[in-house]
Amino acid sequence: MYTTEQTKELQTATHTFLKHAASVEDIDALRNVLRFHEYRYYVLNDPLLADVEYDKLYKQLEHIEKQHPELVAKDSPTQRVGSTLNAAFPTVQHLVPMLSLDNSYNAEDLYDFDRKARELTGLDIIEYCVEPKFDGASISLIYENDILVRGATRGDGVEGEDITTNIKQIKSIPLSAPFSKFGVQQVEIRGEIILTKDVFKKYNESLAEQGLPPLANPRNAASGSLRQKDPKNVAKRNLDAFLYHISYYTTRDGHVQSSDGIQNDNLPKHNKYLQTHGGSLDMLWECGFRAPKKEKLILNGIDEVIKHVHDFEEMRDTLPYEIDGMVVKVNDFALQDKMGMTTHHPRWAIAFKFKARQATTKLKAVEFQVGRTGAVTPVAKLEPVHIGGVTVSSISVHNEDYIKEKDLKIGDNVLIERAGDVIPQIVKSLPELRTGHEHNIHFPKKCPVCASELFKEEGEAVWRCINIDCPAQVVERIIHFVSKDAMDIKNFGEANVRKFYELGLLKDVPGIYKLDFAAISKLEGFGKKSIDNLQTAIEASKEQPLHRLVYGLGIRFVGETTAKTLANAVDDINDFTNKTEEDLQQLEDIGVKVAQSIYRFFHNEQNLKILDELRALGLQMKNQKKTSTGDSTLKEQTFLFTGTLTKLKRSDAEAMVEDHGGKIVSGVSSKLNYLVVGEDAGSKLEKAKKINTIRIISEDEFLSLINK
Ligand SMILES: NC(=O)c1ccc[n+]([C@@H]2O[C@H](COP(=O)([O-])OP(=O)(O)OC[C@H]3O[C@@H](n4cnc5c(N)ncnc54)[C@H](O)[C@@H]3O)[C@@H](O)[C@H]2O)c1
Ligand SMILES: [Zn+2]
Repeated sequence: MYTTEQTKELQTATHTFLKHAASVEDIDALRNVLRFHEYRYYVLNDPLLADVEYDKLYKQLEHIEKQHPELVAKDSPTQRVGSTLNAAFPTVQHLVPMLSLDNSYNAEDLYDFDRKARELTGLDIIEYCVEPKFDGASISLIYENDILVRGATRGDGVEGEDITTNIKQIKSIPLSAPFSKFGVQQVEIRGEIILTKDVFKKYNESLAEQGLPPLANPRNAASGSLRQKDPKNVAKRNLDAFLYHISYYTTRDGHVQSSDGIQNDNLPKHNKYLQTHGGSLDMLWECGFRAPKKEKLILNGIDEVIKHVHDFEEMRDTLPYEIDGMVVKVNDFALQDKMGMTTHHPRWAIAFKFKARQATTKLKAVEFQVGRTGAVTPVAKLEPVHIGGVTVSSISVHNEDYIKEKDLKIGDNVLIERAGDVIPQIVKSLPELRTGHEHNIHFPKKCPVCASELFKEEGEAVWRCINIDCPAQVVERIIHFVSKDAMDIKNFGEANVRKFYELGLLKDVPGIYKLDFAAISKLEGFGKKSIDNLQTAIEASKEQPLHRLVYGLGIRFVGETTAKTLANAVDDINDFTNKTEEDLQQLEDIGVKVAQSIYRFFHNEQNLKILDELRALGLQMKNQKKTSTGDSTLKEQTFLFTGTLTKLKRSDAEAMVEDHGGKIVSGVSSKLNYLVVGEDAGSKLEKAKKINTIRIISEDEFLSLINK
C-alpha cells in the first residue's frame, strides 16, 4: 500500500514529530503518520515504532484536536480504531462497536481519569473494577440460546473478520454456555485470545526447530494464529481465551441492554450479576468461561487503584501469561451508561500501561556462532540497554534472510523487544536514522571454528558447517546433552564442558560417563566436594526417563515435546532402528521433515555406536512407564475425559489411565474406547453419542473400572 519512497517520507516525519511536537499546521501530516503506523501494526503485524512512541504521537493529535475542535475529521485516527480487516475472511458487523481503550502511563493520568469520571457521574468517590490487560488479540463472541453462533476479530471496530470455525478450536471457549440460567437469551461478549508464556515458548522453539526465526511477542503469535486458513492449525497452537466484557444482551423477558447505551432499557433488577462489571465477570465464570474472576479486584476510589496497579506490575513476571498493563473500569453499569463513550474508547475505562519492554539501541557488530547441528548463527552485539529489568547486550539475528528482511546494518539504530522472560528480539532497524557510516553484514563462507566450507540446503535459510568433527558442534552437542531440559546433569554446565574439551578430558557424549576424575582433581577449582557432586549428578543422570535422553541426543527438529511423543512410542530406544519414516509420521505432530530427520539419525552408524556405548555405560534406554507397570487392566484401551470431574483432578485421572496401561487420546473418533463424562460436558459428549463403539461412562464408573 505504501511505496518505499512514501515510507521513507513518513518515517522522516515520524521522527521529526517525536523530537518536536506537531503543531496545528501539521495536523494532516500527523494524521497520515498515525494512519501509516496503524497499517504497519494492525494489518502487516510489522510495526516500525515502539508502542510508547506511537502513543506519544497519538496524544499530540488528541491535544491539537482538543484545542481546535473544528478540525476534528470523521476519518481522524482519534475517531476510530485501527483496522486489521483483510480479504482472507468475510466481514461481519459487531452488535456494539468494539473500541480501543484510553491509555495512561502514570498516576497523574489516572487522577485525571478519576476527576473526569467524578464530574460525569456527580459522585465523590467511585467504585472501580481493576483487572489485568491481557496482551493478545481481541475477539467478540455471540451466543444465542446458549449456543456459540459467531466469533469475530475486532477488525476496524465496527466490522470484524468472521473466524467462527477457528474460534471453535480453542478449548477454553465453550461451544455452549448456560446463559439461560441467568435469563439471558442473546449475548455478545468480548475477550482476548492469548498464548500462555509456556505455549509461546514452545511455539517459538518449534519455529526454531524448523529453522524459522521466532516471534517477538505472544500478541503477534495470537493474532497470527487466529487467522490461520486451516482450523486444524489453530487447534495445534493451543490458544487460550480470557473473556472480560459483556457488550450486549437480551433477556428472556424482553430487556435489551447494550454497552453503547443505544437500546438501553431498565436493567433487570432481580439479577445481581448484571448490575456491575464485576458481577458480569462472575456470571461469565459461572457460564464456564475463563473470565478474570479471581484476577479482578473491586476498589473504592482512585488511590486504592493506583496502589494496586503498581503492586500488580511487580508481579507481572510471575503470571503464566503476558499482560501489558491493567484496565481500570467503573464498576456500576448504570454509571457506565451515564458516562458513555467516544468513537474511539469508552469514557468509563482506562488502560494503565506497564513499563515498556521495547527500547532502541545501537547494533555495534555481528559475531558468528556454530551450534550443535552445525548451523551458523549470527549474533548481534548491541550497546547495552535495559529492558524489563535486564541488560541486553547481544541478541541472535538468526540467519541471512532475517538480516535482509529486517534490513540490518552494522552501526544501525534498532528497536528491540523483550516479552516477559522470552529471549529478546530485534523488531527492526531504523534506517531513517542512518548517517551513512553504517556497513553491510557479511556472512562468512567458511566455518568460523573449523574453517571448512559452509553449505546451505535448498529451501533453507541457514548456512551449516557439515564437518561432524567440527569442535564447535561437538562441544555444543555435549552442552545440550547435560543441559537442564535434557539429562539435567547438575554442576556440569557449559563452562566445564568447554574446559574439559579443551584439555582433552572429554571428546564426545559417552565421554561424560568416562571422565578421568583423578585428572580433574588436579585442576584448579575442583575440590573433593565439587568432584563428588559432579560424580553423583552424572551417576544419577543414568536413570533419567527415556524422553530426556531422546531430547538430549539433539536430533534435528526434535524438541522436548516431540521427544516425549517418541519416547512414549517405544519400549526401548533401539526400536527406532526398525521404524520406517511412514511409521514415524503416524505419531502425533510428526511431519515428513521431522520423520526424515529421526529416521536418518537412527540409521547413522556413528549414532548407533554412541547409543550402544551409552547402553554399556549403564544409561536407561527403556521406556520405564511402559515396561515397569505391573498392572495392565486397561491395556490398549483409549480414554478421553470431558466436562468437570468432581472427585479427581483431570491430570490425576489421566495418570491413572496410563498407570494401568491405557492411553489418553486428544479427540473423539472411532479410535476412542471410553469417554469419561464429568459435569457440564459439551460437544465431545454429543459427538461420542454418535459413535456406537465408544463407551460413555461416569466418573464413578471410571473409578470402579480402575479398581477392578
Ligand atoms: N507501534 C506502533 O506502531 C503502533 C501502531 C498502532 C497501535 N499501537 C499500539 O496499540 C495500542 C492501541 O491498540 P488497541 O486499540 O488494540 O488498544 P490497546 O491494546 O491499548 O487496548 C485496548 C485493547 O485491550 C484489550 N484488553 C486486554 N485486556 C482487557 C481487559 N481486561 N478489558 C478490556 N480490554 C482489554 C482489548 O483487546 C482492547 O481492544 C496503542 O496504544 C499502541 O501502543 C502501536
Ligand atoms: Zn565447523
